[in-house]
Order: sequence, then structure tokens, then C-alpha cells
Amino acid sequence: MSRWDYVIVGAGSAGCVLADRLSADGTAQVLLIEAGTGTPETRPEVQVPILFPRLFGGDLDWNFATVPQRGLADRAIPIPRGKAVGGSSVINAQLWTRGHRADYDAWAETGLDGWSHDDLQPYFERAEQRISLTGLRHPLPVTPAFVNACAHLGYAPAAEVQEGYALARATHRDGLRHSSADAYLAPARKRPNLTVRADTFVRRVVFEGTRAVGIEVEGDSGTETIRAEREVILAAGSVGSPHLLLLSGVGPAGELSRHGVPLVQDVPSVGRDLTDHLLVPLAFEAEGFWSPGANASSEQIAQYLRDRHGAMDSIISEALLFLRTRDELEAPDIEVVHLVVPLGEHQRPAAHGLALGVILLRPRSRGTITLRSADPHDAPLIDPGYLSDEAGDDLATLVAGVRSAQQVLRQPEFAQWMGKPLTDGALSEEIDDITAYIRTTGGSIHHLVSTCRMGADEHSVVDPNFAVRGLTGLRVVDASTMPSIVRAHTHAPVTMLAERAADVFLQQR
Ligand SMILES: Cc1cc2nc3c(=O)[nH]c(=O)nc-3n(C[C@H](O)[C@H](O)[C@H](O)COP(=O)(O)OP(=O)(O)OC[C@H]3O[C@@H](n4cnc5c(N)ncnc54)[C@H](O)[C@@H]3O)c2cc1C
Repeated sequence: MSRWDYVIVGAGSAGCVLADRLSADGTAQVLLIEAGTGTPETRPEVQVPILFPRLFGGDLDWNFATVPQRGLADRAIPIPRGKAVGGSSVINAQLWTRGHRADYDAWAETGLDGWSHDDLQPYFERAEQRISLTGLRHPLPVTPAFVNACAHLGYAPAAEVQEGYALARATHRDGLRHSSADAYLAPARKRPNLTVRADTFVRRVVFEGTRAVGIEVEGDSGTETIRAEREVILAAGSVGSPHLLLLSGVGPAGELSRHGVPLVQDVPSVGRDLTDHLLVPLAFEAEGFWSPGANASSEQIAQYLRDRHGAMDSIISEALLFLRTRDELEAPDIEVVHLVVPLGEHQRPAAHGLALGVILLRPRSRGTITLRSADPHDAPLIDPGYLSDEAGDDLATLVAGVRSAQQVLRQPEFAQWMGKPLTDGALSEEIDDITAYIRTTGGSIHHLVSTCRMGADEHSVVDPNFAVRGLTGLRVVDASTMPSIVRAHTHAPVTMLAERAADVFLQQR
């Protein structure tokens, strides 16, 4: 029988980093378990940058949805999550953003010593030596028009500090997606002390008293228990990790007892503090340009894979604008992302178009992940509680953000590329119209975090060493452990977090 020191659950953005770093010196036996396929890179939709929306709802996506959101006209919002070796980095939009200094300094101010912006930069730098980053090789003409419109409105180019406008940086190598599996696992896979088991669904963590000793999995040969001599590390993501803790008896005692799950440890905040970035798409028909990839045929895709040339290397989000809706703020509270495809659900769908996505960067609303049932195959209830903050600050900030984006849309050099709005009200300046527009079109930009929140306080789920409070042998490292949401797309921050966790684990061996 095999003997494993570390058993890592989930081969996503965090899990791939951990598997590589913990196996690097050859002394520990590392097993990385993943529910999804081990060979996602065989799909053109994974490789060709522009095609990622075609992956939503397919077999590389867990295909979750929220419970109906009162703040969003009672709509259930789709929540895609990657299900493959590489995790969400296999289906994501490939943007790489580090976040703002204020995000990390705020973590340090809560008592997380060593987690300030300056402390964390070396971990971003380490990640950027592994993940290949490139600028846009063929931006559409509408993209410099967006940048010029921002400049004319007085915004500055973003440089050291993430504020103002910038062209996108993409996780690409040679015109193809560069996932965490490509960056971290591919070079490590030949090590004899690292085993990757794909197509293996984890049901729960197994305990002896309060010590985690392994996991129960379903694979080709049925259900089995895999022991971990040193540690079980959950890296199953912001939905998967709290779900596994709850299924294993670690969570709010009342909730577990309602579902008949035997209690191992009462940790009331498991699944609490769910935070996500809400995006409102102001979308328009295209005027004088074609959205790349919209109707790409299999011949065109094969051609791109051969020569890697042309607009199919677009990641749809070609430029970003980080802005403050009030001068007195210490950092941006809104991001406007310039999309060269009219993503989102609209009254009049169109293949070719553009959109400005208005993103609420520091939402006050909080939500939950809770058990639907004790069956591991029943997806948990996901309730991000969008726009549920009592004071209504989130809605007020988004209204101001929409107005700022409308100013960009009205700049003549940008407006010349826009046709009719795809949903009525996109250009209305009336507060009631904007509010209705936000409620009927807002959706997730897929940055769910903090459901197993790390903190120096005793109410957090994991301590600053990523250990689950009250238990031994169990850590959580992924987007779920983020102390609070950052002003960034979350792949880079999660990769940084995992780089730092690997350091902590290696120091504590
Ligand atoms: C559609 C989409 C677009 C996005 N776009 C961007 C972007 O452009 N830029 C950006 O920075 N961020 C983006 N993000 C967010 C970013 O990709 C995620 O925050 C990040 O990948 C999360 O990493 P993670 O390690 O926490 O989880 P994941 O990468 O999701 O990894 C979790 C892994 O655990 C596995 N798993 C879960 N449960 C089990 C189980 N029971 N048994 C076995 N395995 C299990 C999953 O299959 C998955 O592989 C996007 C996300 C999505 C979904």
C-alpha cells in the first residue's frame, strides 16, 4: 500500500502550487487528488484563449448556481468552477492582476503579521517566474479607443499602484492558455515522490478524534480511504473546501446536526463570510468590428492552433480601469473592464459587440455556503447575498460606478464602435433606471472568497498557518482562505497565497 505524507485535495490554482513546492526536494511523498479530468489541455477550448466561454456548463465546469438573489431580482446566478487538473485556471478568463497595496495592508492591520503588501510581493514575483504572462498581441482597434477615452476623462495610466487604466496581462505562453497545471505540475510530474490522481471524487476528510488522518474517495474501483501521515490539505476552492469541511463534521454544530452529520469540531464560521465581485455589463452591438471567436469554425480554430496568430488570442477583457467613486477613498472601489465580446444575459443577444463590465471591488455584502444535504454529490447552497448590506452602500457604489462607465461610453472615440444597447437602460442616467438595470443584469465575475477565512482572530476558520482551528493534521489553502476580498481578479492572489503556504509548511516540517 502507498504511503503519503501530504494528501492535497483539488488540483486548482492553489493545489498545483502546493503539489510542486511540497514535492520539490524529494523528501515527502505527495498525493494530489482531483475530481475532474487529468487531460483538459486536449480541448481546443481550453488552449485557444478566446474560446473559454464555450467551457461554461460543460464537463470541465462544476456548473453551480446561487440560490435566488433577492438583491438581483430573485435571479439564480451561474457560478462556474473549473473541474480538471488545473482547476479554475483551466476555464478562467486568463487575466493576471496582483491587487492594490491597501488590500494586503488591511490584512496585516487585522493582526496577520507578515501579510502586508510589501511582505507578499516576493511571493507574487516567485509565481510570475512560473506562470507565463504576456500582453495582448493583437488588441482590437476598439481597445486603444477605450484607453484614449479613459485618458481624455483625466484618468492616469496604472503603474506601480493599481489605479487608473491599463491593458490586460494574460496567463499565456506562445499564444495559448498557461494554466497552473502547465506552470507548476507539468515540470514536477516526473518526480517519483509526486502522484496525481485525476477523476477521483473526494467525499470527506477522515478523523481519529480531532486529528485528520486521511480522506474518503470515490474512484474507478469504488470507495476507499487514503491515509495521510502528515497532513490533509484542502485546496478544493471557495465552494469545494467549505463543503468538504461541512460533510466531514467541521462547521456550525446546529447546521451539521440538522443534516445528521456527526460533529467533529464546532467551527461556526465555516462557509460564512462568502464574498464575491458583482459585475454589471453595459453591453452594445458592435459598430464596425467583429468580436473575435464569436462564430469561429473548427477550421479557423485548427488554423489558430497551428500558427497562433490572430485575434483569437484575445482574452475578451482587453483593458481595465480602476477608479474611486469618491475622492476621499484610499483606493479604487470600482473596476471597469473593457470586453470585446458582449458577455452576459441580455434582452437582445448579439454575437458581435462590446461591453463595459462595472465591478464592485470591495463589497460589504456577505453570504454563505451551507449544506443542501449530507450527500457529497448534492451541491451546497451558495448564497453570496449580493447587494444585501443593510446600509445599501454596495448598490450606491455600483450606481456611481455605472455612471463613471457611462462617461467612458460617451467619449466619441469609443462611442464610434458602439451600436444599440443590448438591454434597455444601459445609458440611462436616472437613478431608478440604473438601479433596475443593476438588479436585472448583475452577475458574478467568479471571484468567490473567504468561506474558510484565515485570520488572527478566534472566529476565523484557519489560523495564519492555514491550520483549521481546533484540529490537527488539516489545513486549507485556496481562495476560501483569503482573509478578505482583494481589488483584483483572484487567480494571482490565490497563487501568491499558495506560494506563501508552501513556505510555511516547509518551515514547519
Ligand atoms: C469562469 C471563471 C473566470 C475567471 N476569470 C478569472 C480571471 O480572468 N483572472 C483571475 O485572476 N481570476 C479569474 N477567475 C478566478 C480564479 O480563477 C479563481 O479564483 C482561482 O482559480 C481559484 O483557485 P482555487 O485554487 O481556490 O480553486 P480552483 O482553481 O477552482 O481549484 C479547486 C479544485 O478542486 C477540485 N475539487 C473540488 N471539490 C473536489 C472534490 N470533492 N474532490 C476532488 N476534487 C475537488 C476542483 O475540481 C478544482 O480542480 C475566474 C474564475 C472562473 C470560474
